[in-house]
Amino acid sequence: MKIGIIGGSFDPFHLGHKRIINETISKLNLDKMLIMPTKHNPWKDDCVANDKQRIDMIHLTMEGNKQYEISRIELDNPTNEKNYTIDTIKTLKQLYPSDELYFIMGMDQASQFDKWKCAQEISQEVQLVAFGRVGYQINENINTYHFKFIETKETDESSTALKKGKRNVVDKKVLMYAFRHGLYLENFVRKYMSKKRFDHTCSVAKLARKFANCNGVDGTKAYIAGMLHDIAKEMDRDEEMHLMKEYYPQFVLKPRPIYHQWLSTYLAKKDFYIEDEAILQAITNHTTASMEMSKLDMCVYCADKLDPLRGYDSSKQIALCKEDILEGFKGELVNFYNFSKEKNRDIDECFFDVYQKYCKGDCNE
Ligand SMILES: Nc1ncnc2c1ncn2[C@@H]1O[C@H](COP(=O)(O)OP(=O)(O)O)[C@@H](O)[C@H]1O
Repeated sequence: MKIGIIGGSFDPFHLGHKRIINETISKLNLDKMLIMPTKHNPWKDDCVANDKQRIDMIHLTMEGNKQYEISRIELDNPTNEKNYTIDTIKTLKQLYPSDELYFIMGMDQASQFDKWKCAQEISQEVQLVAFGRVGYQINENINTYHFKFIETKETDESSTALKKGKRNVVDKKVLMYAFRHGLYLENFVRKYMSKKRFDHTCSVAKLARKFANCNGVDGTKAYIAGMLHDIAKEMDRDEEMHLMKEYYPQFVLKPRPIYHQWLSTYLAKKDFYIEDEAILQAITNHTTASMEMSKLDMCVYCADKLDPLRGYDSSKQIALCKEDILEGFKGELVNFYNFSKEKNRDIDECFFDVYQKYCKGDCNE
């Protein structure tokens, strides 16, 4: 059998990977392609997605292709030492003693291949295959290590491009999966707001996750709601009014500064494919709160109010929220009430019902 192997961090697996895999299979007439997520790439920072998530994203992209298999050789390597390709190749040679092995990589790696551990030995054990990659020149390694160079239309999909907020480098199913698992959100949310608000957003998301984890609530959901809670806050005013009239006409008469709790929910669904009702509700309830606050809603509400980047000492309230989010939430309602009275600020009427229910009424759920 002719077997291809492609290793990578696949964080995430993108359309460039899919293209070079499909081209190799057809041009070299391969029977099978092993896609091998690496455990730890000595040249790269840590992965954002975990092993299962990276594999799920490979399957989502490669759906319909029957010739690929995931190889867990590197992931399951029990040592905590760095993985070197030569060791993996030796394992593969034992697993496939009488097959032809083709080891595939992009020119970014092939042009540095002389620095790999046991480069010469690798090139004798397997047939190396290289693909051109935008921004990387072909060099003498191609001849020295007997690479098969596959002529192709070079495209510049990369994991880095995705992390810079470019959406179309991955399959849409991967993007949906990633956002719904809270992956790479920072890279995209950044584009919706100023630097100051972005820093606040990240800080809220992490604090909300902490509150959630301490209170037996899903931390990933809290993180996602935190990351998306303010995405509509800097929306153009005309667009904001247009969307309010179209989707939330019942709230158009509410004060303008609270529109974003509904419009961020709208964008979370439209731009980030969030469908989880609990997450959407936490975004909707983050500014004014509501009569039906879940614990998740409370985590996001309190994290937003207590974000240390707001510049006052909120450490006591933060400690209370970690211990008991309901008590922390009640405390925040009281603080908001006292603060607004003190500053003679208008309080939206809906607040009083919430205040009454949670702070004056008998509310111990
Ligand atoms: N657009 C592309 N063109 C050619 N080769 C690519 C492309 N994207 C990735 N590769 C190759 O796929 C392998 C795995 O890449 P990986 O490290 O997971 O992704 P990336 O390099 O995009 O961060 C590497 O050998 C890399 O050179």
